[in-house]
Amino acid sequence: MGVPGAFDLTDDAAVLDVPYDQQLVVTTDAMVSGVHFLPHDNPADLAWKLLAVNMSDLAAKGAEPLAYSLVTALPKTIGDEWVEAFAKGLGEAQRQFRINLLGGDSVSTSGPLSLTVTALGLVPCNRMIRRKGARVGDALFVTGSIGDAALGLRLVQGALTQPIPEGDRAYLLSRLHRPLPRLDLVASLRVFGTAALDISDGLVADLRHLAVTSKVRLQVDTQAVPLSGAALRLLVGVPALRRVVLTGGDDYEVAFTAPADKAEDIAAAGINAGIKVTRIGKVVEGEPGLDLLGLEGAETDLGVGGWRHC
Ligand SMILES: Nc1ncnc2c1ncn2[C@@H]1O[C@H](COP(=O)(O)OP(=O)(O)OP(=O)(O)O)[C@@H](O)[C@H]1O
Ligand SMILES: Cc1ncc(C[n+]2csc(CCOP(=O)(O)O)c2C)c(N)n1
Ligand SMILES: [Mg+2]
Ligand SMILES: [Mg+2]
Ligand SMILES: [Mg+2]
Repeated sequence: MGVPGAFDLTDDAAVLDVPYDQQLVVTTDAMVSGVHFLPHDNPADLAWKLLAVNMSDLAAKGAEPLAYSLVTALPKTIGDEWVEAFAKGLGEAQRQFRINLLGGDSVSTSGPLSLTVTALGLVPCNRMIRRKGARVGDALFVTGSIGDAALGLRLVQGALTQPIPEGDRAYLLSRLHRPLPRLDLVASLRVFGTAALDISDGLVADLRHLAVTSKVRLQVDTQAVPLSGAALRLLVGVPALRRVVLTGGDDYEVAFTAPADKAEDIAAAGINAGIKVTRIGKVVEGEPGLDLLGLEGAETDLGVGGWRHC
């Protein structure tokens, strides 16, 4: 399960070789019971999501996964069965994302269960894609479909009362519990991307992060935002759920800018990687921020448009 320099997790620390022409990319994300997941969620799903959300940050930076460290803070009520299922899920996720464990720490806590991963990735020197770098004239793209996980969370919370086909339920729940980081697009992102980030806090909130960091204005056609069949079917019945889709978060898709004249190459790269890539806007002159086009009725007031950390 560990990388070679982790010495089967029997030493005080691990050592890592970094190829001379590459740089380490470092990212950390934590998940806390009651905040990022529900206490009775499946431990194998939690393990998957914990690694996936960190891989998503690496993917958005154009980095290939290298290794990760793990900190678990477990309440005393957690039994062996939970730990075994969690470890099994972690093994499955490691194989999927081709990443190995470097080490970490295990502590007990009198508070809620908390899981933290620090993931390391590699990029060729000076090629990490930043949130900064979008230029006027670039087009704005997003991978996959937006809003599925947020709808899945509403489903788990019992907030969706309309009848939903079983297949759509299963799909929305898998998007909530088993996000698929867009690692297969990293090579193309490094070629075409001028700025990028992954969408965790919500499309609107995260696009604003990119706009502000790049000091540009993003014109976003909200009607072009890609939706899954399951999301579309829900929105036909309850149009107000479009707000949830645009701001709910937990998407773990990548939003990126690239020169508009590369749109065809980007579409081809998406097809090659088996990842849908949709153009949803462009970078325009103006104050740093967003122009959200195509909002309907009450949606014109989306507030901060996403998840607040504290
Ligand atoms: N407690 C902290 N100490 C140091 N740096 C932090 C801390 N919290 C966040 N950061 C830094 O702030 C930046 C943004 O972090 P943030 O967690 O918002 O990004 P993210 O991982 O893309 O989003 P999300 O947490 O929603 O997945 C990163 O550079 C991160 O390292
Ligand atoms: C039980 C439960 N409640 C709410 C959510 C939604 N949620 C939690 S954190 C987050 C953004 C990223 O977090 P952070 O920025 O803290 O890393 C989102 C969208 C969930 N998944 N489970
Ligand atoms: Mg984070
Ligand atoms: Mg993150
Ligand atoms: Mg991120």
